[in-house]
Amino acid sequence: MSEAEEKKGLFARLFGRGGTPAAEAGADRPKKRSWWERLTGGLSRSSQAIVQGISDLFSKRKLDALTLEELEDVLIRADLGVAAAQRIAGKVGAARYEKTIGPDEVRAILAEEVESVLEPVARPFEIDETKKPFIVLVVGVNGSGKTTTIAKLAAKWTGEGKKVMLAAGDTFRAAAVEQLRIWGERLNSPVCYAPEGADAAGLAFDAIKSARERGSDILLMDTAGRLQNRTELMAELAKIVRVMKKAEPDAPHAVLLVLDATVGQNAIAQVDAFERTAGVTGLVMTKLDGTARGGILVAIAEKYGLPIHFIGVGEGSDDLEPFTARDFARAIAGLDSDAEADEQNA
Ligand SMILES: Nc1nc2c(ncn2[C@@H]2O[C@H](COP(=O)(O)OP(=O)(O)OP(=O)(O)O)[C@@H](O)[C@H]2O)c(=O)[nH]1
Repeated sequence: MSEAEEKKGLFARLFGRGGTPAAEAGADRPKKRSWWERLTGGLSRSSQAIVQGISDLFSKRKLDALTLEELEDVLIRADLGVAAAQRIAGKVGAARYEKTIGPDEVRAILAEEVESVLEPVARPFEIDETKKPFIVLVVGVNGSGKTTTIAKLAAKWTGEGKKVMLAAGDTFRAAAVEQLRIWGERLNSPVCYAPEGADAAGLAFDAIKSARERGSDILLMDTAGRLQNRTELMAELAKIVRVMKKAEPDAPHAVLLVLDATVGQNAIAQVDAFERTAGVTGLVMTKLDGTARGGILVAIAEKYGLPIHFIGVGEGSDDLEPFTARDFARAIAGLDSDAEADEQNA
């Protein structure tokens, strides 16, 4: 596939057939699914693994130590982390030891516990309007979904009437710069870029100046993907942050770490390294639709307490949504949404 075709495909996935948010809203498109439908659809691989595991364990047997151990295994396999898995199994045990307990009751306990871990970290992304431009640095390993997330956020914020500027800080990859330039064109947002191989820190400095001169509300800065164990690349990221501060002392105002949910426990090492180097202020978890290990969000929330702002459950422009603990907890436990549950109880 040529690069042009590849790009066309990416736009079609992100913005619908016509390649723009407006085209996506066109009359010939099928009816849009609600966020709950997209969330449960996206999380279906994770929830099916958990729901099936729980159904297999709790259909007939009396609750004993072995069943609880097996429950822990199901939850650990879904990447919830050992601590959360043990606590949830403990709660199930406390509720019904040596009695029978149905899968629905176990799933309700699971949802409650997951919600209580996620609630403190599910925080909306706040743009401080006194900072103009509000500078957002986007970091992460290769292919985690940084550029796609930037495009989705830029589409969302320009749609809200904000003036967004993009900075193509992935100066290693000409295709990444091109990708962002095209998105800028489609969204009518200026894009700051430099020739391939240029110093990314220098570009960051220029982008801040330029965004200020243009009166942009938000500057969204892409960076090259870097593996967290590549010391020289992490040093380059630290330099980008240092140089940004020369242009604007309290920049970056937000540092979003984009994590690919499909990597499971490796995401923990990524949070560690990027936190140390760039002072991550919040997380975006992408590709929850491509994994049965969506529980990793729980493990990360428990270990770091960092805000989770958005989750991605698909490649479409509206497949990135603010993160809400209750919806996520109910979806991953295979329960109905609150609205559906209310309807059934009415
Ligand atoms: N299924 C799915 N795919 C996603 C999601 N977010 C991003 N992707 C896909 O992941 C791939 C990589 O995304 P990019 O945005 O190019 O990733 P990147 O982090 O900018 O990559 P580098 O510049 O190489 O570091 C693309 O094919 C995206 O369409 C998501 O939430 N779900």
